[in-house]
Amino acid sequence: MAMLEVRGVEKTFSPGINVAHRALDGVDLSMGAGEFACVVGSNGAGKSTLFNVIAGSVTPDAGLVSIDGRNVTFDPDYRRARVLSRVFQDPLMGTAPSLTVAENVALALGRSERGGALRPAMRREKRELIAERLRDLGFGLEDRMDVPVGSLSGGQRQAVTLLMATIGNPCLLLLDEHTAALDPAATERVLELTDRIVADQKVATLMVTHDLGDALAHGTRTLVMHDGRIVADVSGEERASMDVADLLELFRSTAGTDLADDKVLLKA
Ligand SMILES: Nc1ncnc2c1ncn2[C@@H]1O[C@H](COP(=O)(O)OP(=O)(O)OP(=O)(O)O)[C@@H](O)[C@H]1O
Repeated sequence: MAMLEVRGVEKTFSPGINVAHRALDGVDLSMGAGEFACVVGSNGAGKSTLFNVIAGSVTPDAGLVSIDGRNVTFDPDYRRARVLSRVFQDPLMGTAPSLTVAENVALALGRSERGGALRPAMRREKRELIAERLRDLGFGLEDRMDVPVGSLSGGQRQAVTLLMATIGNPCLLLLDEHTAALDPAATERVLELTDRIVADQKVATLMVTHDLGDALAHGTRTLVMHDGRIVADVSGEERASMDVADLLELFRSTAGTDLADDKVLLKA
Protein backbone atom coordinates (compact mmCIF):
# COMPACT_ATOMS: atom_id res chain seq x y z
CA MET A 1 0.00 0.00 0.00
CA ALA A 2 1.15 3.54 -0.72
CA MET A 3 2.38 5.50 2.30
CA LEU A 4 1.57 8.77 0.53
CA GLU A 5 -1.08 9.42 -2.11
CA VAL A 6 -1.53 12.87 -3.59
CA ARG A 7 -4.34 13.06 -6.16
CA GLY A 8 -5.28 16.02 -8.34
CA VAL A 9 -4.08 18.59 -5.82
CA GLU A 10 -4.66 22.22 -6.79
CA LYS A 11 -3.85 25.40 -4.90
CA THR A 12 -4.28 28.99 -6.02
CA PHE A 13 -3.14 31.80 -3.74
CA SER A 14 -5.12 35.07 -3.77
CA PRO A 15 -7.81 33.78 -6.18
CA GLY A 16 -9.84 36.39 -8.03
CA ILE A 17 -7.29 39.17 -8.02
CA ASN A 18 -4.83 40.13 -10.75
CA VAL A 19 -1.81 38.52 -9.13
CA ALA A 20 -3.59 35.21 -8.45
CA HIS A 21 -1.15 32.39 -9.00
CA ARG A 22 -1.84 28.70 -9.36
CA ALA A 23 0.90 27.27 -7.15
CA LEU A 24 -0.22 23.66 -7.64
CA ASP A 25 -1.97 22.67 -10.84
CA GLY A 26 -3.11 19.06 -10.55
CA VAL A 27 -0.35 17.21 -8.70
CA ASP A 28 -0.48 13.40 -8.54
CA LEU A 29 2.11 11.47 -6.55
CA SER A 30 2.26 8.04 -4.97
CA MET A 31 5.08 6.94 -2.65
CA GLY A 32 5.62 3.49 -1.17
CA ALA A 33 7.38 2.62 2.10
CA GLY A 34 11.13 3.15 1.80
CA GLU A 35 10.85 5.16 -1.40
CA PHE A 36 13.06 8.24 -1.33
CA ALA A 37 12.28 10.92 -3.93
CA CYS A 38 14.35 14.05 -4.49
CA VAL A 39 12.37 17.06 -5.72
CA VAL A 40 13.94 19.70 -7.95
CA GLY A 41 12.40 22.53 -9.94
CA SER A 42 12.40 26.09 -11.03
CA ASN A 43 11.79 29.07 -8.74
CA GLY A 44 8.16 29.16 -7.66
CA ALA A 45 7.49 25.69 -9.13
CA GLY A 46 5.37 24.78 -6.11
CA LYS A 47 7.80 22.59 -4.13
CA SER A 48 7.21 24.32 -0.78
CA THR A 49 3.47 24.53 -1.41
CA LEU A 50 3.35 20.79 -2.13
CA PHE A 51 5.18 20.12 1.16
CA ASN A 52 2.84 22.50 2.99
CA VAL A 53 -0.22 20.72 1.56
CA ILE A 54 1.17 17.29 2.51
CA ALA A 55 2.10 18.54 6.01
CA GLY A 56 -1.29 20.21 6.50
CA SER A 57 -0.15 23.82 6.86
CA VAL A 58 -1.87 24.74 3.56
CA THR A 59 -5.31 23.37 2.58
CA PRO A 60 -5.68 22.50 -1.12
CA ASP A 61 -8.53 23.91 -3.22
CA ALA A 62 -9.08 20.51 -4.83
CA GLY A 63 -7.71 16.99 -4.69
CA LEU A 64 -6.79 14.70 -1.82
CA VAL A 65 -3.85 13.74 0.35
CA SER A 66 -3.76 10.40 2.06
CA ILE A 67 -1.05 9.11 4.40
CA ASP A 68 -0.83 5.42 5.30
CA GLY A 69 -4.28 4.86 3.82
CA ARG A 70 -6.01 7.67 5.74
CA ASN A 71 -7.47 10.69 3.98
CA VAL A 72 -5.86 13.65 5.78
CA THR A 73 -6.70 16.36 3.24
CA PHE A 74 -8.54 18.54 5.73
CA ASP A 75 -6.72 17.50 8.90
CA PRO A 76 -4.70 20.30 10.50
CA ASP A 77 -0.92 19.83 10.72
CA TYR A 78 -0.90 18.81 14.40
CA ARG A 79 -3.18 15.85 13.62
CA ARG A 80 -0.59 14.53 11.17
CA ALA A 81 2.37 14.91 13.54
CA ARG A 82 2.42 11.25 14.53
CA VAL A 83 2.65 9.96 10.96
CA LEU A 84 4.70 12.71 9.36
CA SER A 85 7.94 14.51 10.23
CA ARG A 86 9.44 17.52 8.51
CA VAL A 87 13.03 18.75 8.68
CA PHE A 88 13.77 22.32 7.65
CA GLN A 89 16.84 24.15 6.39
CA ASP A 90 17.25 25.82 9.77
CA PRO A 91 18.08 23.05 12.27
CA LEU A 92 16.89 25.22 15.14
CA MET A 93 13.32 24.90 13.83
CA GLY A 94 13.19 21.26 14.88
CA THR A 95 14.99 21.54 18.22
CA ALA A 96 14.96 23.51 21.47
CA PRO A 97 18.43 25.14 21.20
CA SER A 98 18.83 25.96 24.89
CA LEU A 99 18.09 22.38 25.96
CA THR A 100 20.86 19.79 25.78
CA VAL A 101 21.20 17.18 23.06
CA ALA A 102 19.97 14.46 25.47
CA GLU A 103 16.99 16.57 26.59
CA ASN A 104 15.99 17.27 23.00
CA VAL A 105 16.14 13.60 22.05
CA ALA A 106 14.26 12.69 25.24
CA LEU A 107 11.50 15.14 24.29
CA ALA A 108 11.26 13.52 20.87
CA LEU A 109 11.02 10.14 22.54
CA GLY A 110 7.99 11.58 24.26
CA ARG A 111 8.60 9.84 27.55
CA SER A 112 10.16 12.67 29.54
CA GLU A 113 9.02 15.02 32.21
CA ARG A 114 8.90 18.63 31.10
CA GLY A 115 10.96 21.69 31.99
CA GLY A 116 13.61 21.89 34.71
CA ALA A 117 12.76 18.48 36.13
CA LEU A 118 13.95 16.88 32.93
CA ARG A 119 17.69 16.64 33.55
CA PRO A 120 17.77 15.15 37.08
CA ALA A 121 14.82 12.95 36.33
CA MET A 122 16.35 11.40 33.27
CA ARG A 123 16.89 7.82 34.24
CA ARG A 124 20.01 5.89 33.42
CA GLU A 125 18.32 3.50 30.97
CA LYS A 126 16.88 6.39 29.03
CA ARG A 127 20.28 8.07 28.86
CA GLU A 128 21.82 4.83 27.66
CA LEU A 129 19.18 4.42 24.98
CA ILE A 130 19.71 8.02 23.85
CA ALA A 131 23.50 7.58 23.87
CA GLU A 132 23.13 4.48 21.71
CA ARG A 133 20.90 6.26 19.20
CA LEU A 134 23.34 9.20 19.12
CA ARG A 135 26.32 6.84 18.63
CA ASP A 136 24.52 5.26 15.64
CA LEU A 137 24.49 8.67 13.93
CA GLY A 138 28.29 8.63 13.66
CA PHE A 139 28.71 12.32 14.54
CA GLY A 140 30.36 11.84 17.96
CA LEU A 141 27.25 13.21 19.65
CA GLU A 142 27.26 10.54 22.36
CA ASP A 143 30.13 12.54 23.89
CA ARG A 144 28.19 15.81 23.70
CA MET A 145 24.89 14.74 25.23
CA ASP A 146 24.94 17.45 27.88
CA VAL A 147 25.76 20.48 25.73
CA PRO A 148 22.98 22.74 24.43
CA VAL A 149 21.94 21.91 20.86
CA GLY A 150 22.52 25.58 20.00
CA SER A 151 26.27 25.14 20.52
CA LEU A 152 26.67 22.28 18.02
CA SER A 153 27.95 22.66 14.46
CA GLY A 154 25.32 22.87 11.69
CA GLY A 155 25.95 19.27 10.59
CA GLN A 156 25.71 17.93 14.14
CA ARG A 157 22.48 19.87 14.67
CA GLN A 158 20.94 18.43 11.51
CA ALA A 159 22.00 14.94 12.63
CA VAL A 160 20.15 15.49 15.94
CA THR A 161 17.16 16.91 14.05
CA LEU A 162 17.05 13.86 11.76
CA LEU A 163 17.19 11.54 14.77
CA MET A 164 14.39 13.48 16.48
CA ALA A 165 12.29 13.49 13.31
CA THR A 166 12.52 9.73 12.85
CA ILE A 167 12.75 8.35 16.41
CA GLY A 168 8.97 7.87 16.48
CA ASN A 169 9.01 5.87 13.20
CA PRO A 170 6.87 8.20 11.05
CA CYS A 171 5.34 6.88 7.78
CA LEU A 172 6.52 9.93 5.89
CA LEU A 173 9.58 12.19 6.12
CA LEU A 174 9.67 15.61 4.42
CA LEU A 175 13.16 17.09 4.04
CA ASP A 176 12.83 20.74 3.13
CA GLU A 177 16.29 21.74 1.81
CA HIS A 178 17.68 20.29 5.06
CA THR A 179 21.31 20.60 3.90
CA ALA A 180 21.06 24.03 2.25
CA ALA A 181 22.73 25.87 5.15
CA LEU A 182 25.63 23.40 5.49
CA ASP A 183 29.13 23.43 4.00
CA PRO A 184 29.90 20.73 1.39
CA ALA A 185 31.59 18.32 3.83
CA ALA A 186 28.74 18.54 6.35
CA THR A 187 26.20 18.23 3.51
CA GLU A 188 27.83 15.00 2.37
CA ARG A 189 27.78 13.52 5.87
CA VAL A 190 24.18 14.54 6.57
CA LEU A 191 23.06 13.11 3.22
CA GLU A 192 24.87 9.83 3.94
CA LEU A 193 23.08 9.71 7.29
CA THR A 194 19.78 10.51 5.58
CA ASP A 195 20.27 7.60 3.14
CA ARG A 196 21.02 5.28 6.05
CA ILE A 197 18.02 6.34 8.14
CA VAL A 198 15.62 6.05 5.19
CA ALA A 199 16.96 2.58 4.30
CA ASP A 200 16.90 1.33 7.93
CA GLN A 201 13.44 2.68 8.76
CA LYS A 202 11.88 2.20 5.32
CA VAL A 203 10.22 5.59 5.71
CA ALA A 204 8.75 7.17 2.55
CA THR A 205 10.82 10.32 2.04
CA LEU A 206 10.59 13.47 -0.07
CA MET A 207 13.62 15.77 -0.19
CA VAL A 208 13.66 19.22 -1.82
CA THR A 209 17.12 20.12 -3.06
CA HIS A 210 18.65 22.69 -5.36
CA ASP A 211 21.66 20.47 -5.97
CA LEU A 212 20.96 18.53 -9.15
CA GLY A 213 23.88 16.15 -8.49
CA ASP A 214 22.45 15.25 -5.08
CA ALA A 215 18.99 14.88 -6.64
CA LEU A 216 20.38 12.04 -8.77
CA ALA A 217 22.88 10.57 -6.28
CA HIS A 218 20.52 10.15 -3.33
CA GLY A 219 17.24 8.29 -3.01
CA THR A 220 15.39 6.14 -5.50
CA ARG A 221 13.46 8.70 -7.57
CA THR A 222 13.87 12.23 -8.90
CA LEU A 223 10.79 14.42 -9.35
CA VAL A 224 10.99 17.54 -11.50
CA MET A 225 8.48 20.33 -10.81
CA HIS A 226 7.59 23.30 -12.98
CA ASP A 227 4.66 25.71 -12.84
CA GLY A 228 2.72 23.78 -10.22
CA ARG A 229 3.08 20.37 -11.86
CA ILE A 230 5.34 17.34 -11.62
CA VAL A 231 6.65 17.32 -15.19
CA ALA A 232 9.04 14.38 -14.85
CA ASP A 233 9.43 11.42 -12.48
CA VAL A 234 12.52 9.29 -13.07
CA SER A 235 13.71 6.15 -11.31
CA GLY A 236 15.41 2.82 -11.96
CA GLU A 237 17.86 2.40 -14.80
CA GLU A 238 16.83 5.61 -16.52
CA ARG A 239 17.81 7.56 -13.40
CA ALA A 240 20.95 5.53 -12.71
CA SER A 241 22.34 6.40 -16.14
CA MET A 242 21.52 10.13 -15.89
CA ASP A 243 23.96 12.93 -15.19
CA VAL A 244 23.23 16.57 -14.39
CA ALA A 245 23.30 17.55 -18.08
CA ASP A 246 20.69 14.85 -18.82
CA LEU A 247 18.52 16.14 -15.97
CA LEU A 248 18.72 19.70 -17.34
CA GLU A 249 17.78 18.39 -20.78
CA LEU A 250 14.87 16.43 -19.28
CA PHE A 251 13.71 19.63 -17.61
CA ARG A 252 13.95 21.53 -20.90
CA SER A 253 12.04 18.90 -22.87
CA THR A 254 9.26 18.37 -20.31
CA ALA A 255 8.84 21.95 -19.03
CA GLY A 256 9.40 23.56 -22.44
CA THR A 257 11.88 26.04 -20.97
CA ASP A 258 15.30 26.11 -19.31
CA LEU A 259 15.52 25.49 -15.58
CA ALA A 260 15.39 28.89 -13.86
CA ASP A 261 16.45 28.36 -10.26
CA ASP A 262 18.61 31.04 -8.68
CA LYS A 263 19.74 28.60 -5.98
CA VAL A 264 20.59 25.75 -8.34
CA LEU A 265 23.84 23.81 -7.87
CA LEU A 266 25.12 21.91 -10.85
CA LYS A 267 27.96 19.83 -9.43
CA ALA A 268 28.00 16.39 -11.02
N1 LIG B 1 1.37 32.07 1.10
C1 LIG B 1 1.44 32.45 -0.18
N2 LIG B 1 0.71 33.50 -0.64
C2 LIG B 1 0.75 33.88 -1.92
N3 LIG B 1 1.47 33.25 -2.88
C3 LIG B 1 2.21 32.19 -2.49
C4 LIG B 1 2.25 31.74 -1.12
N4 LIG B 1 3.08 30.67 -1.04
C5 LIG B 1 3.55 30.46 -2.29
N5 LIG B 1 3.04 31.37 -3.15
C6 LIG B 1 3.29 31.43 -4.59
O1 LIG B 1 3.06 30.13 -5.10
C7 LIG B 1 4.03 29.82 -6.09
C8 LIG B 1 4.79 28.56 -5.68
O2 LIG B 1 5.62 28.89 -4.57
P1 LIG B 1 6.49 27.80 -3.79
O3 LIG B 1 7.13 28.54 -2.66
O4 LIG B 1 5.66 26.63 -3.49
O5 LIG B 1 7.59 27.42 -4.89
P2 LIG B 1 9.00 26.72 -4.70
O6 LIG B 1 9.09 25.72 -5.80
O7 LIG B 1 9.16 26.23 -3.32
O8 LIG B 1 10.01 27.92 -5.00
P3 LIG B 1 11.49 28.24 -4.53
O9 LIG B 1 12.36 27.10 -4.94
O10 LIG B 1 11.79 29.49 -5.29
O11 LIG B 1 11.44 28.44 -3.04
C9 LIG B 1 4.93 31.05 -6.22
O12 LIG B 1 4.45 31.83 -7.29
C10 LIG B 1 4.74 31.75 -4.91
O13 LIG B 1 4.93 33.13 -5.04
